[in-house]
Amino acid sequence: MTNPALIDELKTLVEPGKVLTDADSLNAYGKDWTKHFAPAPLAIAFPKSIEQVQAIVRWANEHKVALVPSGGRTGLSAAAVAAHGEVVVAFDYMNRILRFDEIDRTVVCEPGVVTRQLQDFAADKGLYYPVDFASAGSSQIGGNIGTNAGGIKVIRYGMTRNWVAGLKVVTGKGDLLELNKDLIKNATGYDLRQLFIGAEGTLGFVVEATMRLDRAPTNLTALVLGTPDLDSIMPVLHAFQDKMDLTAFEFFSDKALAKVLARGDVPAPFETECPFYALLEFEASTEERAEQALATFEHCVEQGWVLDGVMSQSEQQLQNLWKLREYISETISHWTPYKNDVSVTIGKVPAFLKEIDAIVAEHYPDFEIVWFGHIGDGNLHLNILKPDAMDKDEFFAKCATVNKWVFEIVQKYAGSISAEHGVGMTKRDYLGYSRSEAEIACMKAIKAVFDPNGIMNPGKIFV
Ligand SMILES: O=C(O)CC[C@@H](O)C(=O)O
Ligand SMILES: [Zn+2]
Repeated sequence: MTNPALIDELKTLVEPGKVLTDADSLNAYGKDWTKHFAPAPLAIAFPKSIEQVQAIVRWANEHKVALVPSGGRTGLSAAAVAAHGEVVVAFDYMNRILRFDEIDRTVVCEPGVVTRQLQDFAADKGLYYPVDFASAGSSQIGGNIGTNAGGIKVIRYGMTRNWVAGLKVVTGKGDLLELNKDLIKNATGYDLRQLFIGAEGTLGFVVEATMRLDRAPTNLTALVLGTPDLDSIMPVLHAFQDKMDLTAFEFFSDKALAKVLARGDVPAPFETECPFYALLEFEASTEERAEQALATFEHCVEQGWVLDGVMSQSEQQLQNLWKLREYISETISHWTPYKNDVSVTIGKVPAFLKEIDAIVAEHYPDFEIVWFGHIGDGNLHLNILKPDAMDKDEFFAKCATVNKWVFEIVQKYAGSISAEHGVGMTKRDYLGYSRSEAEIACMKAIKAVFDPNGIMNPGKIFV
């Protein structure tokens, strides 16, 4: 069948006007926040129901057309990029919150519900959806599930996986599966729900998700600390975790802070200049807890682990302190950075980071490395800024070598080449640094069960 005939048939499967093929839409829906791949989808389909998703999948199997799921397109691993004539299936019109159950504290969402929409819905009910990150205003629940999104509160609440009570999925064969039925306890063999979480759309589409909510935290308070060196962050983390229930423990380097402060719209936390900073958050729900935080802070200063610090005294100050961390990614995007998202067990973080710093500094002394991330989870974001004088091609050629060094060091430390951004296309050639051959063979076998014709997001995670 010719492409125009295929598209004509696709149009009959969804509502009128819900297949787009104009250049602007192909360009917008064919990519995510990674800018390395040129978008080249065949068409964009917008289903409005589970039945329409099933019809699209059956049509794709019949004609051997590849499908790419698309949510908020805020991903950083090219998992939602359509660069090879695929049909993008976008969930913008399946964006309703369908049900709320007060006793179970669950919300049934269509996949196109935006993360912030769920957070706000939870807040309206006096509850809390705790998975949070800078792109929460655009990312969608289906995409969060597909990538098992992490973010800034993982230390207390875990990843998206922890909040998925049940899923409805359409497999790559077009079958509708209802997984786990929102149960807390369910000892009936393989938990297929978990396979679809983090599968990056390679097994099928999430078409409905029951998300759990939590009680709302009270009087969230942030503390930004400056440390004399990286090693000091570890005993600080240990001291606070011993005494308090932290909701976040993030870090950033002086270079990251300098870039954010240069914007001019966020106040500096304090005057003392430090090589590294940590941002902690906790519930100061009682006087006693606030005092405990202060006492722990003073202990860290006495030990020489902390040089200076500031604690938020108002909601406004809390937001401002968070901006120091949350604005980093967007701010440094101006320098077309090389990006990496890796993890090791927490105790290994200082040695791991120093090893990467050393090898990059030795070979490319003009590269500016900006470190930040979720250090309390062992998850580091490594960004290297393109020197202004260096041509883009030369920079990215050099960064390809950096990539190899980073992944070799990750392997040496038994870490992960992707902590939270996923594998997609950007990391699929390096998967072997984190997963064994036998593991990858099992993953491929699982894909073949759910997607025997290989139509679901091919070329993502592995080839
Ligand atoms: O841009 C990055 O490298 C990280 C983005 C995001 O995961 C964050 O934690 O801010
Ligand atoms: Zn992150």
